[in-house]
Amino acid sequence: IEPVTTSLLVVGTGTAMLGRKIYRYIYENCHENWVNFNATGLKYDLDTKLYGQHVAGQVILKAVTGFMNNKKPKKPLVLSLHGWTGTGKNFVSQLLAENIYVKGMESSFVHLFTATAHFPHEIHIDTYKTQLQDWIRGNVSICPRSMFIFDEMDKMHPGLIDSIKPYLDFYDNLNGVSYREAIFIFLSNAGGENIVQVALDFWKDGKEREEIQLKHLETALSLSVFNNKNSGFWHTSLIDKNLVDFFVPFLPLEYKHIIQCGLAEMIAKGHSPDKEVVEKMAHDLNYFPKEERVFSMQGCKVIPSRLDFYI
Ligand SMILES: Nc1ncnc2c1ncn2[C@@H]1O[C@H](COP(=O)(O)OP(=O)(O)OP(=O)(O)O)[C@@H](O)[C@H]1O
Repeated sequence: IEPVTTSLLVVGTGTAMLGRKIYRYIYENCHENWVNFNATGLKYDLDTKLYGQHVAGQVILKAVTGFMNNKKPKKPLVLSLHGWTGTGKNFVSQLLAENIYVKGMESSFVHLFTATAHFPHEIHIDTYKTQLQDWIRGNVSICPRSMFIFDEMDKMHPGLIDSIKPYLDFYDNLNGVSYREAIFIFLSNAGGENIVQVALDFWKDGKEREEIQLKHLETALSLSVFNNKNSGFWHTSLIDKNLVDFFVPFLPLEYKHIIQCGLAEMIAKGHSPDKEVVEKMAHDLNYFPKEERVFSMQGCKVIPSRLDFYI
């Protein structure tokens, strides 16, 4: 080849490479510019933004950091988050997404399914199964580090849970696709009442909430999740086959956590935090048990809408 042709070739290749670099920079893809685990960021977020969930925070940080640092995981990470409504299960999933994907929940590698919204009709179960399997397979082929969040897992048809089982297992690959880098998160209220009972017993005994450890909640969780015929899990072999790596309990939130959520929400809405306003709002919320008024009925869930009436 003539020297001129060679240099044209070099320039051409260089331009193509630069073009690809710019493209990768602008458009989300599975490269580390866009998909990169930030362990320090996750720890910081769990420590400062998640209130009243010391057990869940610790379990999640350990589980996720261990998994992400493992170059050769043997199976995908499967977390099952349990607890009363509005206690931070969706919120934690969001924090996780934000510390793995630059675009957080907006990332095209994060997939959120809600049982009642995405799979509402039992008669279509076979169609849902095929669609869900195709979706998981297709997306993990595009990006092995994909995240799938299943909300309202306790309302999901057992057959549908069964259909995702192969993807959670220890297979090297299924039809040429490896699922070992993927993350599956199941959210449910199953076990919530038993977790509340443990927290209430601690409170009644005058013990600090922070003394509650995972071991205190494990029995509560296993009794309700494993033995409850309606909890979805019961019907499947997810548990028998040890496909869930961590069961994560979320404690019911107390008045002081509602205050923390309220102050954070005021800042998020662009106001300067005003304790008096937040206390007024927190006071008007419902708490249970009726007499003792220890735990917030709706957790922190209604705060964004309620706060508007008090500002
Ligand atoms: N422990 C918490 N710490 C900080 N903020 C919280 C916490 N729990 C809830 N929140 C706030 O309340 C909102 C609603 O909570 P979230 O959706 O995470 O509840 P959930 O446990 O998933 O409830 P559900 O079981 O009803 O789906 C969150 O977006 C977050 O702003």
